[in-house]
Amino acid sequence: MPTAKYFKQVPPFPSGLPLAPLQKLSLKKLQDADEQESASLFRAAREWGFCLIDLQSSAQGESLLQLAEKMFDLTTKTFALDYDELLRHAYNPPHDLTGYKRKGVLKTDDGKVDCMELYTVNQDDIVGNKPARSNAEPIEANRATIKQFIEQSHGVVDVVALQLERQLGLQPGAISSLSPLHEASDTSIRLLHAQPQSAKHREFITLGGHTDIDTITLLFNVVGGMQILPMGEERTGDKWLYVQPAPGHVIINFGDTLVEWTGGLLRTSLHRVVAAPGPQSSVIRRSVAYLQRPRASASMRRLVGGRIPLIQEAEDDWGDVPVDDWAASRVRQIILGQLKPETRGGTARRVQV
Ligand SMILES: O=C(O)CCC(=O)C(=O)O
Ligand SMILES: [Fe+2]
Repeated sequence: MPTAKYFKQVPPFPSGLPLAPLQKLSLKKLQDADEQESASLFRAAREWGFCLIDLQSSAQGESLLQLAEKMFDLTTKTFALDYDELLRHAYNPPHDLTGYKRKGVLKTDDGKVDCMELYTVNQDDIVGNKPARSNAEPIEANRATIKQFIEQSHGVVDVVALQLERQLGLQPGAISSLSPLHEASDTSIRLLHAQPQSAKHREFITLGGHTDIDTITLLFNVVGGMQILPMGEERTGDKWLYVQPAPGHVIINFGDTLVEWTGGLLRTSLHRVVAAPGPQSSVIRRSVAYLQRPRASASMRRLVGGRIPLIQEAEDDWGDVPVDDWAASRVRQIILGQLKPETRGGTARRVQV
């Protein structure tokens, strides 16, 4: 999340809401390979598939925080463009999610449609792995900043991955080497934007329940509204728990790909965005995400080694299916309603809250 400066510009997150009891870990301690912090990260990845990481008191973290603020400013500028101009950069699902997604095109669990605008920028485009695309003007004008944001985000994901590798008993780099910065992948930056909610829209789901398809997501938000569904609960019920944004922290979210690679040791959790709570619903809600995907040539095959369970004969394995084919078929199945994303992998909470 950006620093306190951005939090002071919006009404406070209200008290008394049901909160997800997510761990707050320290980037500095993870960089120092602190034994306890590393074990806590692994527990969070297994029990919730989510945690918060304090980026302060680490030079790398502070640098990412400053860049995240610039990305919030970029979000403001991008969604201030004329609607027609945004539509000129419309995305083209399921194969190409780059560009602008208008609100109202995704079904939500309450039988309505989403009200979140997205603008997706491709890592390959910005770092030069592929020929440059033509993006909306504010994106083009800020290529250098976006590149720095990507580099710092990639670095922080590597710190997290190294501790996961250690806890899983894998060689250092077993996970991170599958997502190198300078090889083609579907890694992206997503800018998200939701209008203030009028009183009659307060019950609306802004972005429906989903799991992230990627390996690891870094998510920055200031205004609340994101919720996680605890394991075993019904998505249509009222058991969703809010994630309270914290200044100086980033939300980490483990995605479907890591669950496949680890044979279900790690967890991917259903999450969604609803109208911002209480007085926060009167302001625009912005978020910024870095969604890391493996290099295009990687496969969905389960990793071998350490604590990762061996594939049993009766079990399905993705074998050599390339990550992008797997992801595209998953997106297609979700759009057609043949597949409902669900919380998968990991373990039940040890402590009831
Ligand atoms: O805006 C948010 O807080 C969550 C966004 C999200 O889950 C996503 O972009 O995948
Ligand atoms: Fe998500």
